[in-house]
Amino acid sequence: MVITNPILQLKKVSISYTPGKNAVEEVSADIAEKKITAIMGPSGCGKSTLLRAINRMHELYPDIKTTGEILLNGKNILKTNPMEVRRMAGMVFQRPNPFPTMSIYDNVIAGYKLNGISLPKQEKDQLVEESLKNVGLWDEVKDSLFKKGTFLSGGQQQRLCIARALSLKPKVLLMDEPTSALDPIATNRIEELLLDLKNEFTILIVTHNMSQAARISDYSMFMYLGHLIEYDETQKMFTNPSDKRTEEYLTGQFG
Ligand SMILES: Nc1ncnc2c1ncn2[C@@H]1O[C@H](COP(=O)(O)OP(=O)(O)OP(=O)(O)O)[C@@H](O)[C@H]1O
Repeated sequence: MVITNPILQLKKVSISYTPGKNAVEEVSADIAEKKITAIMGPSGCGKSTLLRAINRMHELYPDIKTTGEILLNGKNILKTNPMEVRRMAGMVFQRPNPFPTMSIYDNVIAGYKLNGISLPKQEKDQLVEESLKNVGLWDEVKDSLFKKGTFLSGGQQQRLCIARALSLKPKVLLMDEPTSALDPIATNRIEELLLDLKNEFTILIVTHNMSQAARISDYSMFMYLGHLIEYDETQKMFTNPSDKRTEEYLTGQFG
């Protein structure tokens, strides 16, 4: 499969937590712009490890080694200022994690504060409104912007966290099982939101939920024991996988 004009390129990316033992082994893949790409695979196969490398979260731990190249818009992010990388590659985690001491308003623009960027009030107001509208939360919270983010429901909190990532206008949105802590209704809303967001953003999502990957992703990766076993259009992978291990995983024979 050839991805034309990829926004993100992984080139022989290996990541180790302990010397001599790679949790991710020479993964190469081109990621399509303004599409949803799902990363699947059994527990411990390296999905989260790979995702975290893309916004240089491993940097925070000196023992973790990343080799190879990760190009975002052609620029190697492993050689770019980590703060800049984190602006370009926003991250959303499994459990909604709004900053507990901050209001909804401050949560949305928290990335600017953390990056030491101060904005005029009017610009902040606009950004908060636009980001909350982007995630379909504006009407629900516009009268309680100065209440704590943690007062919202789980699904609303997760949409707030997505708004926080989007406010920095990232090139890529990295999502690590963003619906696994949510009920089916909240999950459904997030899935609809992601389909909407891909008009503007590129989304890379780790999911354990195969039917979710089938429902929302354009492309899918299957990882096993740190290796990228198969990467293809989602429809092709789900109907006619090339590798026996992918087929066994998709048919519930392991994982
Ligand atoms: N902080 C860490 N220190 C040492 N080893 C780690 C650390 N985090 C993950 N690993 C190891 O790296 C490998 C890949 O783990 P990773 O969490 O990336 O897998 P995963 O596919 O995302 O799993 P899951 O689906 O369970 O979240 C595993 O063998 C795991 O034990």
